[in-house]
Amino acid sequence: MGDLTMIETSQLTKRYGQFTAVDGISFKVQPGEVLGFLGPNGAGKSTTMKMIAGFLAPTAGSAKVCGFDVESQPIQAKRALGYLPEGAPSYGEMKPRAFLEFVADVRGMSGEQKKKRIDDVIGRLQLESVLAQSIDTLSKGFKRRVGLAQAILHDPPALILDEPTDGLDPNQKHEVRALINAMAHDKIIVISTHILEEVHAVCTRAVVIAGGKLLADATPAELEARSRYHGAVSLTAVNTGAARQALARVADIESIEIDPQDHRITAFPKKGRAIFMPISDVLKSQNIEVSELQLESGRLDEVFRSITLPEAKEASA
Ligand SMILES: Nc1ncnc2c1ncn2[C@@H]1O[C@H](COP(=O)(O)OP(=O)(O)OP(=O)(O)O)[C@@H](O)[C@H]1O
Repeated sequence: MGDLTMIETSQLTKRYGQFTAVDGISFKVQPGEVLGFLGPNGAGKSTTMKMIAGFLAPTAGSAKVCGFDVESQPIQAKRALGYLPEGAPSYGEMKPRAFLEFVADVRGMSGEQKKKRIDDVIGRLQLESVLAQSIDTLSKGFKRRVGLAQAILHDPPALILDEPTDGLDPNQKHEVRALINAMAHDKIIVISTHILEEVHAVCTRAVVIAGGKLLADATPAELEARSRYHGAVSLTAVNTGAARQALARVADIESIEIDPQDHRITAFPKKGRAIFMPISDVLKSQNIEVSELQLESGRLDEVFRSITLPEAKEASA
């Protein structure tokens, strides 16, 4: 039967004719975890999410939500799950409250409980100001919020959110991320995103997929540690030439790069060496004035590229 508290996929596969959109993906997500689904356009993120949500039948493999197989126990699996599909909610001619009432009816809610839940999600997603408008006429951000409201309406233990912050402005992105973080402690959450900063902001773990295959499953910190920038030191000096000369005294520096645009210097350590303190000491002793000095944890965008573009692989090796 599987674990009652997890989302679990096992060799989940979707083929369209000869084309394999999702190729044997297996992972587990537990309560308290926010799993970020990362991948370039067409990687198979939405297809995987639709299969977990029971909207698309797998060609092979299986998915379970809280112990319920999405194909053989679809009603129980759907009850345990909230799903935010890509794009805008259907039923665009409805106003938000009527839409949420409809979703509540489908979910089998009634009476006081139904009213309470609808009022709760309207408050949480701050939909009060748009209740008089039909969904079609709402801004992209408000459409997304209506979609999120329907996903969390029945307070499910598991949530699948397909690009939850897509189309939102920076303030709305911040609000939705705060909402996800607030729900994260007792729910199982899977989100897909192209936005790497989102991984930092909300995800405890990230799965990278490309070409339908799972290429990495790690914490954001573990992914960053794969970056060639992990442990590098970046600085901006008033006199770049003088700083460069001073850095030549640090034996554990392997190489130095200077950004042609902003003259920011990045020093890379020899394998296994720590260079922040030696650099800081030498800058001080040589009286080099710096406006910024930073130990790099690693750059997710570079790791993402090296994982998803085969020709960039050597950069992460
Ligand atoms: N019904 C279909 N028939 C044929 N191919 C499909 C079908 N649906 C999706 N695909 C293909 O499957 C692949 C995976 O699509 P999917 O939408 O899952 O990617 P994604 O990672 O969500 O991309 P995006 O970030 O652009 O949303 C794409 O190449 C897509 O064109």
